[in-house]
Amino acid sequence: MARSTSSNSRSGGGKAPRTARSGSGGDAADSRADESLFKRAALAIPRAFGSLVRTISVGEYDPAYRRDGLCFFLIVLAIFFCASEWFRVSGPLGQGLHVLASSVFGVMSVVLPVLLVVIAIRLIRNAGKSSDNPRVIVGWIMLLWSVCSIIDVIMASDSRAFSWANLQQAGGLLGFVIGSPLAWGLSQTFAIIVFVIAALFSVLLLTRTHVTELPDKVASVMGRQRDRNDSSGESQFPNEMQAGDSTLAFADGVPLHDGSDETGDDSSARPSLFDRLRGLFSKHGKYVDAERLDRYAGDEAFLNGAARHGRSQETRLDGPRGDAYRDSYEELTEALTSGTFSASSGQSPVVDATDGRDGHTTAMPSGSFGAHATGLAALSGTAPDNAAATGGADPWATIGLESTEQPEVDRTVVVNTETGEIVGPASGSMPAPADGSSRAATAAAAGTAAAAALSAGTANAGGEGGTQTGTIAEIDESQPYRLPSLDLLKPGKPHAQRTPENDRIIRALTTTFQEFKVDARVVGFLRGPSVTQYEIELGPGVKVEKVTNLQKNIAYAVADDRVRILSPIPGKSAIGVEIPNREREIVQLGDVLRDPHARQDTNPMLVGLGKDVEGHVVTADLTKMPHLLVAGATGSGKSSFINSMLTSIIMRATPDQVRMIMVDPKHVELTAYAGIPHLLTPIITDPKKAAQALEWVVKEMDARYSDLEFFGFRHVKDFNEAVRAGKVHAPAGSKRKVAPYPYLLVVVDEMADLMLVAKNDVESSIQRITQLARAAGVHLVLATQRPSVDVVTGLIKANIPSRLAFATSSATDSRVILDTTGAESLIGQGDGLFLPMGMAKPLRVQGSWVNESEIRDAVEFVRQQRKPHYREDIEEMAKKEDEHKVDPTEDIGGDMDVLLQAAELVVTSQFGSTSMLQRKLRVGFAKAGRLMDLLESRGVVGPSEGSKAREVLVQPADLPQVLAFIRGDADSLTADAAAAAQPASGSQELAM
Ligand SMILES: Nc1ncnc2c1ncn2[C@@H]1O[C@H](COP(=O)(O)OP(=O)(O)OP(=O)(O)O)[C@@H](O)[C@H]1O
Repeated sequence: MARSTSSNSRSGGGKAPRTARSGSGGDAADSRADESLFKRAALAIPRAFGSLVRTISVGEYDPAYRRDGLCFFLIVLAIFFCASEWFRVSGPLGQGLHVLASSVFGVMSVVLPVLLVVIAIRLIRNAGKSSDNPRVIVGWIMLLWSVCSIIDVIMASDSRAFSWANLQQAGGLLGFVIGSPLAWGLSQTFAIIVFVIAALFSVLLLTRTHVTELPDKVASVMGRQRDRNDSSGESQFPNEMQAGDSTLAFADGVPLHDGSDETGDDSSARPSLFDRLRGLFSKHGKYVDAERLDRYAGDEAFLNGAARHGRSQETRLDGPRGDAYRDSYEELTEALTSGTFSASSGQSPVVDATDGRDGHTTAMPSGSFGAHATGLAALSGTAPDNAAATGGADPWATIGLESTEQPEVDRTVVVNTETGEIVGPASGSMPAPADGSSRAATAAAAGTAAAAALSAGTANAGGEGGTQTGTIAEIDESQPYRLPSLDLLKPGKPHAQRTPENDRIIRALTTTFQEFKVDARVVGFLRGPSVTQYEIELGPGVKVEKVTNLQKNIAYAVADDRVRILSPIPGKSAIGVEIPNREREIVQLGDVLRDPHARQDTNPMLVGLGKDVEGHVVTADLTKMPHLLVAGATGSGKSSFINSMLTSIIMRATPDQVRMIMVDPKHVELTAYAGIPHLLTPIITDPKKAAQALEWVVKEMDARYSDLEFFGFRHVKDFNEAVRAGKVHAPAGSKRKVAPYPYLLVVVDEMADLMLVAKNDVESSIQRITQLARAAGVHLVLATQRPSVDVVTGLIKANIPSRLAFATSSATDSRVILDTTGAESLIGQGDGLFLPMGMAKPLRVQGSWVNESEIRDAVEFVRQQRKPHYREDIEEMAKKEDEHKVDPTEDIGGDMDVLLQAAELVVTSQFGSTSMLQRKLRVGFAKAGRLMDLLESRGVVGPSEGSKAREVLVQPADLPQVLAFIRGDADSLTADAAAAAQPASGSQELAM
């Protein structure tokens, strides 16, 4: 059994070092026994002192502590010498130190405090093997020595005699050692030349400059000086792009760089004193113009974009295989055969087992299984923490998420609507609002900005779900932006570790194995929110296929056809049988986002995905996806996932951190998000405009790339971090201003509609975006209900590496999304298979759920703080495209009639053959080929497949619409799409 094996090996592993240490200790003792009495007596005191120091020292071998201690010591020494050399204190210690310092360094003793502080700072900032400390220290010593020697040559060598008083007034002993002898033996002048050369060499050493590099360095210093003097500033930066040429102008929140936004405050261009000081002390944090960052986005390797947190909530049924177990197993078998087994009889082998919080197996039932309880608890140990790194903290997250310690009590916050103040929890002076409005009140109250907005307006909390229905008079955007409180999201019901249903299934599985004479047994189970995974262990020499072949019999025995078998369970020598729970649990988004790991991770693009079969919280980092394809049949949970994703972002990211473009061809799925400040455009419902918006995204991405290239960064995250740290400034003389770029998330709720309207454009935009967008901070999430090859084309699949499949109607659809089967046996309603880039096998997750009133509360909270600032250039670009649009029938020319006939033939016969057109229309091969190409360009048939007939992409029922589309009278190819494109009655017009 995997766990017992690992725990055994753990204990084994635990012993090894101890043995090794005792061994070494023993060796030491032996070698001491060999020492002579005299040697032992001589070393007794140092050894005693050493062991005393070791017992009281913190971090005995920790080099960091040693380094810090040394730095501290050097700084204290610097203070001593500062007192003795600069202030000439009259105390005996001060006098003594002065005599010592001036005897060694002469007049140069005045620089001693500075030198000590410089060395201390250097040690703090640069540690480790590659710190270069030896080079720098040698350089300083050589420089000091040379200067002392020069002073000695000039001031003391004349007397030709040794005198302490003279030395103290000249270069000290350090200068005298070589200075005077060289002056006496050579001459003062030549001695000075030698020491000047030595000093220059030490400067080269300090600046890490090779002699051969000297000319270049001098030239570059002179060039910089010339640049500074050159006031014209023109043509210095040939790469620089001005406002209007699309660079930088695209990112919202980034002011135009034509100087129109110049406030005269160029503080961003120059580092503050504080920054410089911070740079001085931070490790590797030397202040540099533009380039150097402490961490780069690419520093951290990651395996995939998903992370699982928490411990598995496994219920173990028995101990490792062995005789004791055998007895119990046989007892169970006996009980089962004799019919005496009963789950409620107290003889159940199913243990009331796991303490869900720590993953320990706790109790065993009475009877023979009880004998294993203690040992088993010890063996099973603590479930391993499978959490994977999701990447480091994002420097963007200047706005703190809620503290982890924040108690999750009293969700009702009361606002004084007159003053706009938060009165406090329900116990305050204001009465608690009625139940239905409490969350809305929470939404309104969690930030002063929103509270102020509320008080100024006539916002009313009320109605179902407590949605704000009042008008907000003025939004004060100068107030700091506050993220919504996670308390807005409801907690879910407590998780049931084990139910009678689990017992029933274990009995059914055991009986099935017995009936088919397979030596296999259920050793434990993990009850997830929607599915339970039963862990099956095989007896020695039993083939895995013996169990997998029983899939249908198992389904029969448990009376559920949605059985999924995993062989093996990843990471375990066991087979997993996943069976849906009859009583499903809803995974609330609030619970996922409140998980301590999710709270600590400040990445604004983190999404609370749900929980896996083992009960781990699963989060996904959209920046690491870096693009995601979501597919599943209708009702499978796609829209719910998109809601959870968008709500996660609203709850965790400010509009400065994440901006979104939402495409909702169905008109109803994303309306709840209309008007949030994270939007770059109003929600797009027209598929054609969506295609144009994608083109805008391509331009935006190209513009970001130009900037990254210009400023020398590889990832927008690094660029942003550098901008925020004041390390990136526009070139001198330029009127540009740099500002961080927000992540850009494009969400398309139904891809099929876009592909119907402008397949080629959409495909080429997606291809371009997905190939480059990651470094530019642009991420796509594309959802579709129709995972067929004409929607999820090979091109799109090749460029979108991460997939999330909800239940599909067929194994073929599952293959289209995941390249493997499995999604067809999912149970719908948020049950999904998540395959992030880099993961070999999909992870089964129950998607998190957020209901409409929670979404509205969160949306209302952010809408009260900031207005959306839509990018007008997206609309302008769309308009321009419309103006330049060519006549859709232009390429048809005089062939309209024959093309309509060809379309009719192909659609009614559902046979896309060129030779059929040749025969039936009596046209030549070239013309028939041209007609087929025209049909392909209009999306009637698929691409050529060699000698095979082409796939027909529309149904005969849509023929009138197809003909109208070819004539240019209709906007879409199918009647469904046309109907969908009509705004739902009474719904808000959201198209751009
Ligand atoms: N994560 C979930 N937890 C619980 N129930 C869910 C979850 N996801 C979906 N459901 C249930 O399934 C229903 C359908 O989900 P959803 O609307 O997201 O499906 P869909 O795939 O978007 O369907 P369509 O393509 O028709 O819009 C929801 O109304 C809800 O009742």
